[in-house]
Amino acid sequence: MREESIGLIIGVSIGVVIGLVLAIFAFFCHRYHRKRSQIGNSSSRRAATIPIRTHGADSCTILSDSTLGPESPIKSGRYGLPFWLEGFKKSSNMVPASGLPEYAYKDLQKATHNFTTVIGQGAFGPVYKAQMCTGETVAVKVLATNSKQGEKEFHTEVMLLGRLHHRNLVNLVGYCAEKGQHMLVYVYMSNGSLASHLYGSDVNEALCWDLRVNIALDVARGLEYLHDGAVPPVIHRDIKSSNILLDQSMRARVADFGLSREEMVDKHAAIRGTFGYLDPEYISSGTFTKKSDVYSFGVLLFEIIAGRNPQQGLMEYIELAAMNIEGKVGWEEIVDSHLQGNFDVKELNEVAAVAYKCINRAPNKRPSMRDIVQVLTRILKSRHHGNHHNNSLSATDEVFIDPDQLETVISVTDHRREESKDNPATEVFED
Ligand SMILES: Nc1ncnc2c1ncn2[C@@H]1O[C@H](COP(=O)(O)OP(=O)(O)OP(=O)(O)O)[C@@H](O)[C@H]1O
Repeated sequence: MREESIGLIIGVSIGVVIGLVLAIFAFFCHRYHRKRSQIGNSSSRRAATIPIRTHGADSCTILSDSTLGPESPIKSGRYGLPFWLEGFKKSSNMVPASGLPEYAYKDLQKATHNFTTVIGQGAFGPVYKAQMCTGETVAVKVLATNSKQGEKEFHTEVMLLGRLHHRNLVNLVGYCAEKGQHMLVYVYMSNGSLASHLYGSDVNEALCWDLRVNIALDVARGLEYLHDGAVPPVIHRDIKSSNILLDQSMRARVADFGLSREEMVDKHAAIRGTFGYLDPEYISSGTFTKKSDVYSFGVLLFEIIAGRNPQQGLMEYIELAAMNIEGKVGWEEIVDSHLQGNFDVKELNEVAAVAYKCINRAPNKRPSMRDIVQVLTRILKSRHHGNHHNNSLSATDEVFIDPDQLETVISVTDHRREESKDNPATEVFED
C-alpha cells in the first residue's frame, strides 16, 4: 500500500513537471509568435506613413507639392511617380537622391522621332518635343556634348533640380544619362516662350495688357520661390523673355533655373548671363546676388510693357522716357504699339514704377521679389475692385482671384451662401 502511494506521488509529480514544461514551452511559443506579428505590423505601418516623394528629396519638395500646377504630374503610381511616367522610367535605375525617373535613351529617341522634333535651341543645346507612348508630351533638353560636366556633376545637378517644384517654374520631370549624353526632361509648355509672343509679327495675336500683367506676376512668384522658398535659395542668373514659357492657359513659368552655366561663361570677361538684362553692379563687382535677378526682372517688366528687346536699345528708351516724366507719372510713350492703346493707364504707371525701382543702380534700393509679388498682386486685385462700384460683384463680372487664395475664397463664398439661405435678403453676388 505504501509502495503504491509512493508510486502515485512520483507519477503525479512527473506529470506536473511535464505539464509545467509544456506550459512554459507553450507560453514562450505564444510570445515568440506575438512578437513576430507585432514586428510585421509595425513595419507595414511604418511603410504606410513614410511620405512618398514624387519629386525631390527634402522638405522643400514636400512643401512645394502644394504648389504644383495643372501641368505638373501630381498623381503618384507604384514608384511614387506620376502614372504617365511609369512606363518610361528606366527599369532598374531610379535615382533615390533626386526621386526623378531616369529614362532610357532609346525611349527618348523614339519619343522624339530620333531627335528630329526640335522646338528650340539654347546655349545648352537643342530642345525637342517628345511624345510619350502614354500620350503625354514633354520637352527634352539635350545638353551639349562638349560640356565639361562629368557624370557626378550631372547627377548632383539633377538632384538639386529635382528638389525645386513650383507652379511657376518649368519643373524637371526626369533625365537621361546614357551613351555619353546628358538630357533633361521637362514639363512641356505648349504656348512657347514669352519672347515669341512679344516679337511675333501678327498684331491680332499680340498679348493683351491684362495677360501681360498676369504673366509678370507669375514670373515674380516663380522667382520669389527660388529666392525665398527654395532651400538652399537659388539665384536664377538668366532671367529673360526666352526663359519665360507659357502653358496651355497662358500661365507663365520660369525656365532654365538652377543650371550650372559653365558653357555660358565668357572666359575673358568671366561674365555669365545675357547682355541687356545684366545688372551693371554685377558687371562692375563680379558678384551676382538675388538683387541682380531683381534687376533682370525689372528689365523684363519694361520689355513686357514696351514689347522691345533689351538687346536693341530698350534701356535707352526707358531712360529717355524717365527723363521726360520727371515730376509727373506717364509711361504711355513707351507702351508697345501692338496694344493699340488698349491698356489701363493707372496699371501701366504702377507696373512701370515697380520696374523702375528694380533697375535702380544701387542694389539695396531695389525691392525684393517678395515685395514685388505683393505690389503686383495688389495691382491685379485693385483692377477688379476698380471696375466695380462698392466692391460688389455681378455674377457675370470677370473676377481676379489669386489662385493661392482660391480655397479661402471658396470657403468664404460657401459660408456666405449658407448665410443667404438663412437670410434671403443677403445675396452672395449683388448687382
Ligand atoms: N519645357 C519646354 N516646353 C516647350 N518649349 C520649350 C521648353 N523648354 C525650352 N523650350 C523651347 O526651346 C527654346 C530653347 O530653350 P533653352 O532654354 O534651351 O534656351 P533659351 O532659353 O532660348 O536660351 P539660353 O539657353 O541662352 O538661355 C525656348 O526658347 C523654347 O522655345
